[in-house]
Amino acid sequence: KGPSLSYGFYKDSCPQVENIIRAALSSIHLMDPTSAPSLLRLLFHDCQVQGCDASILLDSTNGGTPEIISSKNFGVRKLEHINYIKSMVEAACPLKVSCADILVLAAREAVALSLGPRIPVPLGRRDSAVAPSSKAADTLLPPVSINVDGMLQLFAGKGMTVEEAVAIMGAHSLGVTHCVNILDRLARVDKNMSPGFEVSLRLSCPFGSLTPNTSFVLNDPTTLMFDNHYYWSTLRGRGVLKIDADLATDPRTLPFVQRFAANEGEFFRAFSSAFVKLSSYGVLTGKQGMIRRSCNRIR
Ligand code: HEM
Ligand SMILES: [Ca+2]
Repeated sequence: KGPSLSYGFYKDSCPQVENIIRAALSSIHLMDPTSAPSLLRLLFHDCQVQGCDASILLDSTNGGTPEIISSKNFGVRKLEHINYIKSMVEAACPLKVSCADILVLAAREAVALSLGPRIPVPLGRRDSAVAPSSKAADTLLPPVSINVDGMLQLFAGKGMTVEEAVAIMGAHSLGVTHCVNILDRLARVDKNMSPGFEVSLRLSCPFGSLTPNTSFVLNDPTTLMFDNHYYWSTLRGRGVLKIDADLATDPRTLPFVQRFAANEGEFFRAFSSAFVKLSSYGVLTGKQGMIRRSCNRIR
């Protein structure tokens, strides 16, 4: 096992790295605010497979079927932003900063630019020198049908408390869900779903729709702002995914949903510590792995 992550890891080797990434992300965010949700989801999906090692960025030039091809990665976008930021970082500090750290810093800026908390994150991750297969992603990424038990287990495996698990799901305060991921829910009657919300979901995602992969619904009413609306929505029977809705019916998670809905500061605090745990999961450090020159290639 390598050394642990540290704050100020690039203090000597690339002191300007956080500023470079912040500046790059602010201009990307101005042109395309939907890049924020996608970068946050990209980080989660990277960390879920082989740890936070930028494995998700590896493309087909590395042989085999790349992780990103997995159907569980449906909707994951904006990988090109990481390659672009990497090229700026390489120009300033060649071969010093890992793609895995860039991914974490980009997700952190994405949350901050969406008016969420700006989370200090420990650095020093290394990039994987092996490409996982899309099969690994198929098994390791959570299914849309996951229940509260499964969700709590998943995040307990990363050292999170129940409070932190409920807080990290608040990432669904940002972004969209494509109809393909909720057609199953609409096929049954859910007595906990608000009738008005059900009507709006059915209008956006009609049964027998020919475009379930391109039509989508907003994850919460303020989809470009990182805020506690997600928890209000969930409490009012307006959770989009089954897991979002279930947080308000399970007695273990409901108290935290109520607390975060009532107090955004509490949500931001718990989300910040959960984010550090999420992004420190299964990392390579020290002499493990490598620093990739291009994020999409091992060589
Ligand atoms: C049990 C855990 C989770 C499940 C089952 C889940 C599932 C999903 C699904 C199905 C979508 C919609 C994708 C689409 O249709 O395009 C989605 C979107 C999203 N997820 Fe999750 N998710 C989980 C946890 C997380 C976590 C921990 C994060 C980040 C920390 C996250 C961040 C996001 C974001 C930001 C979006 C919006 C993406 C966009 O607009 O491009 N999710 N999630
Ligand atoms: Ca990974």
